[in-house]
Amino acid sequence: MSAPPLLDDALAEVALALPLFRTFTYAAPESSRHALVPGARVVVPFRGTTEIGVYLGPGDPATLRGKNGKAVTPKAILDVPDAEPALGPSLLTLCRWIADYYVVPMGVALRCALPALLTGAAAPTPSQRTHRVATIARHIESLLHRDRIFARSPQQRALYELLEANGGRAAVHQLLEQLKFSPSVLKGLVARGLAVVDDEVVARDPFATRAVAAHPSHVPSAAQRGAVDAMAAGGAGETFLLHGVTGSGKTLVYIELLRRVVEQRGRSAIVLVPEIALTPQTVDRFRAAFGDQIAVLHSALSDGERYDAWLALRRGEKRIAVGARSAVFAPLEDLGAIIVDEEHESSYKQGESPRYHAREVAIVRARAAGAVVVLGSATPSLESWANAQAGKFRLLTLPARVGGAQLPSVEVVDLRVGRAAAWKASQEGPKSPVDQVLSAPLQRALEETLAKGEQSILLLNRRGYSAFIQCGDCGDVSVCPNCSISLTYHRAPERLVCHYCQHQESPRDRCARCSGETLKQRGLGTQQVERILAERYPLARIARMDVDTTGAKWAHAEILDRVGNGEVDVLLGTQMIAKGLDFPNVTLVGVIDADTGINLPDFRASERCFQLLSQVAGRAGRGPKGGRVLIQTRVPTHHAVRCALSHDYHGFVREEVEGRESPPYPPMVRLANVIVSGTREDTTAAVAQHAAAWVRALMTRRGTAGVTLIGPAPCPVERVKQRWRWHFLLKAEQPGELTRVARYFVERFEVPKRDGLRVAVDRDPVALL
Ligand SMILES: Nc1ncnc2c1ncn2[C@@H]1O[C@H](COP(=O)(O)OP(=O)(O)OP(=O)(O)O)[C@@H](O)[C@H]1O
Ligand SMILES: [Zn+2]
Ligand SMILES: [Zn+2]
Repeated sequence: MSAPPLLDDALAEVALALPLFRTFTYAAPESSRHALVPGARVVVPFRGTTEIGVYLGPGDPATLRGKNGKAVTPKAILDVPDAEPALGPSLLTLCRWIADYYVVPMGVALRCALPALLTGAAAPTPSQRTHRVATIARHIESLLHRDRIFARSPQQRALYELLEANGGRAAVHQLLEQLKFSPSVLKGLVARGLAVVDDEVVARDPFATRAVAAHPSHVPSAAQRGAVDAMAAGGAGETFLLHGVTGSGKTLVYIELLRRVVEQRGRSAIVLVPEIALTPQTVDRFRAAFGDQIAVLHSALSDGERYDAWLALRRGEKRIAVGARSAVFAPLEDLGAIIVDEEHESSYKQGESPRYHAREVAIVRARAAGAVVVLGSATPSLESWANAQAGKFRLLTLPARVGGAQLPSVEVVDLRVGRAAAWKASQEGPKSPVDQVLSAPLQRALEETLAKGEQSILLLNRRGYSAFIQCGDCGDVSVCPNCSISLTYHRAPERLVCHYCQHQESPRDRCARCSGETLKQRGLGTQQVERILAERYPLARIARMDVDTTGAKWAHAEILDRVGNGEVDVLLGTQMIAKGLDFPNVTLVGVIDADTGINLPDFRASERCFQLLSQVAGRAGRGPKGGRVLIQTRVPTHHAVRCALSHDYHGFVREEVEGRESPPYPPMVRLANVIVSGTREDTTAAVAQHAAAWVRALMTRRGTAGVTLIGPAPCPVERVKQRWRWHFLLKAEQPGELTRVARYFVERFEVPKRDGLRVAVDRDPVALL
C-alpha cells in the first residue's frame, strides 16, 4: 500500500461528466477558495473549451506529474458560479457510492443528481408560448361507418384515430411527428369538416392545475395504524417491506407516515412511484393531503420547470418530492423517509449508464441520512422478500383489503383444446373473430358486466394489430433489419414497426425470402382486439391504453379520468393498465393471453408474469360490488398462473426460489451482466470471448473465490439497433467481490477502438434479454 496522498488546498479535484475513470486536478485561485465546498459546481477549461464540473475536494499534487516525470502546471478554475454548492454532502456521498457500485465514472454518477440545466447538457431554449392544436370536429362513433368514410384515406383515418386516442385534441406537431405524415393529411381532415385547427397557449403543467377532487380523508384502519406506528418508530436507516394485498390501502399508510415525518417532525421525504403518468390517482392523493408542500417531478416537465422544482426542494420551500426513479436524487436535506411504491417494478432500474436501481439507491441514501425506507407492494420482488426473511428488512403485512372488500375470485379459462374438441371445432368451420379472442366464459362475463352498467378491464400485453407477419409458403417471419426481433403489424397507420428501435416500413406484398404471396397476420395485438370488440359490442364505450394511444403528454391521465368518470365501459390495454388503478366500479378483469412473456429466456420471466397477473387481477372488486377475474391461458398449471389464481404470493415465492437455486440466480446470488456490443458480428463475438477469458485469467491469478463467470454467449436478443450483442454473467455470493472484479475489468480491459465496440456492466440486471 502506498501512503495516502498529501492533498493541497491550492489544488482542486474536479469530476467532469465524461466517461473516463479519472478526475482532474485544477489550480484553485485564492479568490475562489472560500466558495470551493465539496459539491460546488466549477467552470474549468478542458481540451480547448470550457466544461462544468463538480469540486470534490483538495487536489493531489502527485497527479501533476507528466509521463516523463516532469511537473505539469495545472490550469486554473475559471469560475465557481453558485453561492451555495449545487450538491449537498449527502448527495455527493451517494454519487460516490453509485460510481463505485455500478462501476461508472464519478462524472456519470453526478449527472443523475444534477438537473440538466446545471450540467450544461441542455441548451436553455425559451419555452414556446402558443402552438397549433387540432381538435376533432365531428365524431364518428361506429367503426363500420368509419370504414366507409375513410375507405380511400387510410392516413386521414390514422390521424383521426390518434387524435381520438388523445382525447380529441392534440398539438399538431406532435401528431405529425408521431405518424410521420405530411401536413396535407391534416388539411384533408379539416377540409372534410372532421377536424379543426387553432392556436392554443401552451398547456400549463396539468398536475399543477389539475383540480384535486376532494379526496375523502379516511380514518386509518387498525392494520394501517399498526403499520404506520411501526414505521414512525423505526430506527434511522431502517428498511420496511410493506407487503399489502391489492386494495389494502398502502397509499394511506404512506400518507399517515409522512404526516408524522414531515408535519410533526419537520423533516423531508421522497415518494417514488413507477411512472408518474400511469399513477395520477396516487399522485392526486398525495397532493390532496399535502398541497403545495409537494414538488411533483415528472418527465413532461421542461428543463426550466424541472430546475424550478429542484430549486424549491434545494431551498427547503417544498419538503416532499414525488416522482419516478430519478426523484431519489431530490436535493432534500434532513430526510426522514423514502417511500418506494410498487417496489417490484422494473422501471426503477435505469436502462442506460449509470444502470442504477432506485430502490437500492433509496436504501443507501436513507441509511446515510438516518431516514426510514418503506418498500410497498402486493407482490414484492424476490430480492426484497429474501432480505425480509434474512432480517435485513422489517416485514409489515396488510393481509386484507380495506373496508371489508374481498379479493376478487379468479378463474382460469384453459385455452388448450383436447383432440376431440379440436375435431369438433374443425367440423364447425372457422371461428368468428370475437370467439378467437374471448372464450365463451369471458364473453358471458363481459356481457353481464356491460348489462349491469359496470366497468371491465381487459389486459393484452401486446400492442399493435397483430404480433407478426408470417409467410404461408415458407414460414419466414418479417424481421427488423436492425434488430433480431419480428416486426409488429400496426393498422393505424398501416406499418410494420419494430418495438425495439422504432424502425418502420410499409407492409410487404411478397415474402422477402421466397416471394410467396400468402402473408398471414399471426397473433393478436391491442389494435385488432379493439376493433373486434367494437364490432361485436357496438354500444360499448371502449378505450384503448397502450404506448400508441398515450404518445401525447397527458394522454394517460385523460384516459384514466374518463374511466373514473364512468365514460368508459371497457378499458383495454397493455401492462400499463395493471398499475395501481383504483376504480370501484371495475368489477371484471379479463386477461386475454396470460402466456405472453412467460417463456422468455429470462430468469425473471415467471416472476414478472405472476406480478402482472396478480396486479391486474387486483384492479377488480375494489368497491362494494365485488369482482371477478378470468385468465385465459394455455399453461394453467404453470406456478405463475396457479398461484395468481389463488392469490398465493407465498406459494409462488416458494416454488420460484427453488427454481433459482441451481443454477443459482438472484436472490440466491448477486449478478452482473457484462454486455459487449458492436456493429460487426465477428468482432463483437471475438471481443466477448477475449473479455471473458481475460476475466477468467484475472480471477485465477487473484484467487477471487466466490465469483463465477458464465458464458460468453450471444444475448437472447442478438441484435438491437444495428448492434450485435454478446454477454457473460458474473455471479457472486458477496457484492463486494463482484464490485472488485467488475471494476478491475472495466478500468483495465482494453476495448478495441473499432466497429463501435463497447462494453457495459449491468449490475443487478432486471432482465437478461
Ligand atoms: N382506512 C380506510 N378506510 C376506507 N377506505 C380506505 C382506507 N384506506 C384506504 N382506503 C381506500 O381504499 C382504496 C385502496 O387503497 P390504495 O389504492 O391505497 O390500495 P393499495 O394498497 O395501494 O392497492 P394496490 O396495490 O392495488 O395499488 C382507495 O380507494 C382508498 O381511498
Ligand atoms: Zn416465404
Ligand atoms: Zn429494430
